[in-house]
Amino acid sequence: MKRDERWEGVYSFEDSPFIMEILTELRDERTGPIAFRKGLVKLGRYMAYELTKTMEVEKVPVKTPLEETEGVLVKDRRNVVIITVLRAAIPLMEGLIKVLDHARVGIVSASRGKAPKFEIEMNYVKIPEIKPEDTVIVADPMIATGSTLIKVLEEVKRYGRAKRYVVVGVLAAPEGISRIKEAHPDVQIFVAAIDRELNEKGYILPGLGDAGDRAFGAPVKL
Ligand SMILES: O=P(O)(O)OC[C@H]1O[C@H](OP(=O)(O)OP(=O)(O)O)[C@H](O)[C@@H]1O
Ligand SMILES: O=c1cc[nH]c(=O)[nH]1
Ligand SMILES: [Mg+2]
Repeated sequence: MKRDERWEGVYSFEDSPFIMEILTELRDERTGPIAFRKGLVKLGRYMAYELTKTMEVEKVPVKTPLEETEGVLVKDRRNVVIITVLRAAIPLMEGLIKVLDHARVGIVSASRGKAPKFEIEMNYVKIPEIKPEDTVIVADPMIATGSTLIKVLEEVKRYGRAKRYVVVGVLAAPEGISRIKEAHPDVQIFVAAIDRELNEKGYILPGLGDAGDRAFGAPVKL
């Protein structure tokens, strides 16, 4: 895990060869939907494991069949809310929840409109109560302009004040990170990698294309 010096509380996993290998497969245009979804599940699992290293732990007594000794309990793992941003975060959440298995889960639909406005349509919101001891993890693989996450975080904050807000994604553009940190300075961002820039259509370069379409197929507009 590597802190990015351009912002406060922004981390990438560019120093993790295994996470980079999974990301390389996701970027590859030849990777089909089965391997793409599996890759997102894997990233979710390993990124959640890395995230536990930043969580509060407690020393606990444990009795082995032979004697009593000291063990560890990751306290924060018991108080997690994962917000899944449809569509592309579904496989990422599946991986996250393998490690964060106590998590309560919120589902939010967010669809980004076309350039240059990138209006966000958010019409399905199911979020559990958020408590002061909670770590809220908003899962969305792609942080491009940041518009989706700014809106989702605004909505999430209406459901109660948490101990900590974290975004877990796969790729981010610097523009999107700056916009999110401006609107929500209290949010930490963890992504596999931070890419170069956005193109005129708002796609991350070099990126991996449209994460939702690659995982589930391009939707038909009737
Ligand atoms: O940072 P932004 O510029 O807001 O863009 C990022 C959003 O775009 C993608 O969703 P999309 O709207 O394509 O929906 P989908 O997951 O259903 O494909 C992605 O999963 C993010 O939610
Ligand atoms: O590059 C991008 C930008 C937004 N959404 C995606 O799925 N990919
Ligand atoms: Mg999409």
